[in-house]
Formats: sequence, C-alpha cells, structure tokens
Amino acid sequence: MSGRSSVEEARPAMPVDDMSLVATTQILAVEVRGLKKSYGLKPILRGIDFALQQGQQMALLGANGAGKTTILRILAGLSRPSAGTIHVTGIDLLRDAQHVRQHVGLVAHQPYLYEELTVVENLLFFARMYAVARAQERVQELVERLGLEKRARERVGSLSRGQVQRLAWARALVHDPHLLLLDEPDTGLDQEGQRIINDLLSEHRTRGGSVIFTTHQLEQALALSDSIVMLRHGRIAYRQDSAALTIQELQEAYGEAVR
Ligand SMILES: Nc1ncnc2c1ncn2[C@@H]1O[C@H](COP(=O)(O)OP(=O)(O)OP(=O)(O)O)[C@@H](O)[C@H]1O
Repeated sequence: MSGRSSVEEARPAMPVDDMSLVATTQILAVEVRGLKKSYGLKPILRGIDFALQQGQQMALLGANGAGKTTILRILAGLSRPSAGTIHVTGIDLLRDAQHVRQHVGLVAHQPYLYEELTVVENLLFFARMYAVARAQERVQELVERLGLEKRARERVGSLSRGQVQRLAWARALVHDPHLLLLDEPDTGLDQEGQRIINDLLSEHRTRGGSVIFTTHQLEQALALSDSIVMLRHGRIAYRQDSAALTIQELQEAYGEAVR
C-alpha cells in the first residue's frame, strides 16, 4: 500500500478488547476514546472506546439505529463527533481529517458517486482527488476487477443497484487505503459480486490492511472478523475476540445486546 511510512509514528498498539494492555511496537489502525455524538439534543453515541490493530478486522454489530453507520461516518471524516478523540493510522482525525481521508476507504449505504458522470469519470475524479499515481491504469484495473467493463462509459444514474455497489467498492479502493470502513458492504451484490469483493478483501488483508465492517449476518461477522464489538443505546455492550467465540455464543450475546 502507498504512503504507509509517512504515518508510522510511535503510537502504542492495544488489543481491541483491553485498552489497558499496551504493546509497544505497532501503530494502531484505529484508536477511539470517549467518542460521543448527538444530533440536536438526541445522544446517539454516549462514550465509545475501542482500538484496532493494523491488519485486523472488526465486526461492528447492533440493532437498527444503534449507531454503527454514525461511527463509520465519523471515522471516514464525513461527520464530526460531539466529543472524544480519534486516531486513524496514528493521525488525529479532528486535527487533520484531510490526511485521514487519504488512508480510509468507505463503502456505505450512500454510494457517494456523481450520478451524471460515467463509471470511468467518477473513478478518475476520485483517483485525481487522492492524487493516485497512474490514475488511468488504476481506474481501468478496478473497472475490470469489479466486472464493470461493459458499463464503463455509462452514467451512474443508469446503473442497477448492484452495479452501483460494485462501483462504490471501486471508489473506496481507488487510493489503496489502509483502512476499509464497510457498512453492510455486500448489499445488492449478486454471487459473482460477492466473490469479487471477498477476493478484494482477502488481498487487502494480505497487504496488512485493516477493516471495520457492519453486518446483521452473525455467521458472516464471526467468519470475517478478528474481533466483535456490539453497540447498544450508544455504548459498547459487548466485545470479544472472534476466535474465542462460537456462533451460539455470539447469537446469545447479540440477543442480549439488541434486547
Ligand atoms: N443526520 C441525522 N440526523 C438526525 N439523526 C440521525 C442522523 N443520522 C442518524 N441519525 C440517528 O442516529 C441513530 C443511529 O443511526 P445509524 O444510522 O448510525 O444506525 P445503524 O446502527 O447504522 O442502523 P442500521 O442497522 O439501521 O443501519 C438513529 O436513531 C438515526 O435516526
């Protein structure tokens, strides 16, 4: 991945489930402390703490409206927290959101694409925004990887839901980010689309990239994560290393958390 060395400052690494155990060598992918967010007078996040090591995948679970998307949007620099501190690959998000955005790719419910531009025009726009080297080649590569060749010159407004989701994945990956934030990322994808994103995710992991993803599929959460964090009423109700969990235990914990 590009640009990693620029952020390798000496921040300590902490396991996701215990902020008090401090290792010393590895920079954290994400460190969130005391995160709060309110919309008007309505508190949504009431004090969230977690950390994610480089190369780790975290599943963020919780009922509809629990605040999962809100956390991902804040981490992506699209929404400001009401309180708390956030570091992404060692960079203080509140001080330098622009720099953080260079390291983050987001696949969300909203595709964040320009409907009037074509597939290729959208990707070129984002590639240039992120100052991607050899933008044309990178865009071409992603169009092919996501199986969008036949739609490359069509406007986004004319694409199907699944094709838009494929393009949203390409946009999220165009600058080869360290951290992928994935909000129910297989929504709308057919079997082939799911196979493609599984391959892309596996390559991201192989390169040492980190992932935070949301899903309502508990089997998928357990299979694809190193750790699980569950939200309830704006707080973390449960966290556990995935390797320590069976699907039955996860279902039980989820049942309690969403009650
Ligand atoms: N822009 C906004 N203005 C006011 N309230 C908002 C806004 N965005 C989100 N909310 C509220 O914040 C709460 C958390 O929403 P969020 O989208 O983060 O939930 P979620 O856990 O991602 O849910 P889901 O599983 O349905 O995707 C909800 O009550 C929602 O209504």
